[in-house]
Amino acid sequence: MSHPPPNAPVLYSFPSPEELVSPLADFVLKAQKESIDKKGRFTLAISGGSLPKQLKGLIKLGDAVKWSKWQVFYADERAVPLDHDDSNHRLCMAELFSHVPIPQNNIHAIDTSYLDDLEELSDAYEKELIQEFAQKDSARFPVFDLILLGIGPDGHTCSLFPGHELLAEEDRWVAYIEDSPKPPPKRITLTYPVVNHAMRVAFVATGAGKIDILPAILDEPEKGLPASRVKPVYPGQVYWFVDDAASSKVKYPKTEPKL
Ligand SMILES: O=C1O[C@H](COP(=O)(O)O)[C@@H](O)[C@H](O)[C@H]1O
Repeated sequence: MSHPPPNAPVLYSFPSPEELVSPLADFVLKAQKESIDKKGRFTLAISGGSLPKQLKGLIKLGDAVKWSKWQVFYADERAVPLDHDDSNHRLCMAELFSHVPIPQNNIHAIDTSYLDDLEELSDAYEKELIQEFAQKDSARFPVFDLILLGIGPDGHTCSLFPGHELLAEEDRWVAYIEDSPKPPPKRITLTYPVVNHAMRVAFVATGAGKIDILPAILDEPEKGLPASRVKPVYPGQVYWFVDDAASSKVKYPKTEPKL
């Protein structure tokens, strides 16, 4: 008989998106505390899309959040100016970071002087990661304390899309895509070697728009959808924060949230 791996995904489902906000903030806070207690800093990568607004619970936590210890990177970013409507940075600033006392230098946005050359853009972002991680840790790949991800209705996560050659990237920390099936077409993204070395990855997915893709990801991982391939090396752990509208067709066992 085969046993689930010790770090099998943990699935939390909440009655509504609003009821997920506070437990998600508490989860981030716990990850922050463990990381700062151990290493004096908290490294986080964050997605765009519907995720940033689910992080508003952090705004209410006041002094408990040690913003000066956070180092924030983007799990993926669109190759657009930072004030563009499609920018994940703009969205995260609007929904979260402009409301809290985080030092601007701790938020690592893309270098928009390279927008016309995606190879340069992704190389520059990889160097930004190297500066944060390689000098402090000695691992081959950066070990984020937490990566917060969304999923698309096609099962993509970061800017890793079904069937795309980037799914096979084994070496680079940051890669680029010029043919994203979801607009805008030009983006950069963290790669699996980075995502799969994180200490914790938390997916956040809400709403009926995710109802058919969640069972495909969680119940049929053999399909190899991009989100199913997120499997951090032990002791890294994947968590899912979803609402009942998104998870109603999922057979994968739900865990009672005791965060
Ligand atoms: O294009 C993107 O899509 C995904 C999912 O977005 P959502 O709006 O369906 O939550 C997002 O996680 C990613 O960062 C973004 O670039």
